[in-house]
Amino acid sequence: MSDQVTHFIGGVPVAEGAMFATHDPVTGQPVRRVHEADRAIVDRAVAAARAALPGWAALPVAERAAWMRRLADAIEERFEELVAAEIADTGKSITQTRTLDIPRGAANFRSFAEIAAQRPESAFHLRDVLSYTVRRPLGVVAVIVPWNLPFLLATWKIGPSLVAGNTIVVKPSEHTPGSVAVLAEIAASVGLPPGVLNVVHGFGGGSTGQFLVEHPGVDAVTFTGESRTGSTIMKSVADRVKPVSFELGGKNAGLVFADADLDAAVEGSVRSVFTNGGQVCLCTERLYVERSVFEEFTARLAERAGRLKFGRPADEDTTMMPMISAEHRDKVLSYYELAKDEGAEVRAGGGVPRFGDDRDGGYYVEPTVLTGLPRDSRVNREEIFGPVCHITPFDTEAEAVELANDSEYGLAATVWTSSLNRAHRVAGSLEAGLVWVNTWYLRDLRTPFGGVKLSGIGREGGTHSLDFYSEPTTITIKLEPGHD
Ligand SMILES: NC(=O)c1ccc[n+]([C@@H]2O[C@H](COP(=O)([O-])OP(=O)(O)OC[C@H]3O[C@@H](n4cnc5c(N)ncnc54)[C@H](O)[C@@H]3O)[C@@H](O)[C@H]2O)c1
Ligand SMILES: O=C/C=C/C=C(\O)C(=O)O
Repeated sequence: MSDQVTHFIGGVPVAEGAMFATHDPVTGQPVRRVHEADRAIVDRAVAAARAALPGWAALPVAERAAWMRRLADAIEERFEELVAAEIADTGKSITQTRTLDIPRGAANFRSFAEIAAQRPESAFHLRDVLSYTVRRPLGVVAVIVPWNLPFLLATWKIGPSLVAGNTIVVKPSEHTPGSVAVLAEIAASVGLPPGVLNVVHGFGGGSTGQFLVEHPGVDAVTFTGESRTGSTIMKSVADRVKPVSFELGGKNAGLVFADADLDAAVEGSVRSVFTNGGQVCLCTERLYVERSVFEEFTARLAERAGRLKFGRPADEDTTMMPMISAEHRDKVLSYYELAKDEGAEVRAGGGVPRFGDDRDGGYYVEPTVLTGLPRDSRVNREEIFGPVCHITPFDTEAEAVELANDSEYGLAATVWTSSLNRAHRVAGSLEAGLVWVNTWYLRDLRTPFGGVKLSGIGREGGTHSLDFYSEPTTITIKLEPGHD
């Protein structure tokens, strides 16, 4: 793709609106020039989606599923181009981008094609009454997504919303427009009917995102991002009572019991704390470790944090990536300073790496392991969204569960134990939408995905997505025996 990013409306590129720049997180240098959609451009995108709605919604689901498979095939054909676009915007390592971000994009289309095409209809027959349900699409759906897993999270919502018969307007993050812009080109190249998938670029509040969610022609909003933004969007759609599906922030706990395989717990926690620079909503930021293994676990995690490799994205052994922006790096660093002010012991990291090359202009921070803070410290309560965790010792299982649940958030939790009883008991007691046992971020796309408390509203995944992206109408018929 070119370095200039345009909107995609009604099946064609639209190069209109003021321009803004994105920056390469590896060097801080400008990388793309992007058009910002004002109200008039958003209006055209919504109108294009509305015009395409009757035709798209009337297609048999098998035909929409076939379109999803064509998109997945085309993603695989342009795989390396998508990998390059994602890396240019985020500074992710090529190894992660090739194994997680882009393959999940294709899988998101394929799996929802399968699930939608195989979904049985439901009917209930009781003596002389027959009730059944028909599902209709919501209409025009606004898809608003963040910068941390740009392609994965956009396609996670685009696939099911389209296969359910909606037409959509997508707004990627202002930091990461590239891979969804390639998806728009792909949609045009496979001949997806114009207006079914539209993309507008721009910022959030006071800009494209807000114009889109408030637009009277938008029937529902699906959003992934910060809890505070979710709350703002909810207020702005309250008057029209639009359905919302929100995947929001987390302050996820990891529980390490003394009976765990400690090697697996350490390596698993390296993944769960530092993957994607800690910039995954599911990342662990609070670790609770049984006191008898606390010192060993902490020393080993700190040692592993110090060995993560700040390479270039193109180096296959790179394991640490930069923060998305200078602003976000400064936010993460402010928590490193706050931790020190609050009295933390810094067991690894705590600062900014120095390279002596152009990466010194990038947005890197050191992977950081902290101990010694009270549960009410801000570092233990607020989502940082960086490569950092705080580790607290515990003495009993009940205490560990109580500490883990002491959060305003409830997205994901991880439990490390070799006891089957304990695994089930603890997993069932955690206030989280997702609990992983002896693993982290192992996904089955059919399962419900989402959070409790400040971490979200609703669940997506499998039939849960299809339920959100459609409305049931229940039809009840009184059957008169013996009559025509
Ligand atoms: N639960 C999940 O599945 C999940 C997944 C990824 C990220 N997240 C969360 O996302 C956050 C990081 O992403 P971010 O910084 O891009 O989030 P963000 O909330 O700042 O922005 C997300 C998107 O919303 C848009 N936006 C912002 N204000 C808006 C408004 N008033 N109206 C409409 N749109 C608006 C932005 O432009 C962007 O496209 C973290 O809190 C993280 O935990 C959650
Ligand atoms: O940053 C948050 C990650 C969310 C992941 C998913 O939505 C997914 O794997 O489907």
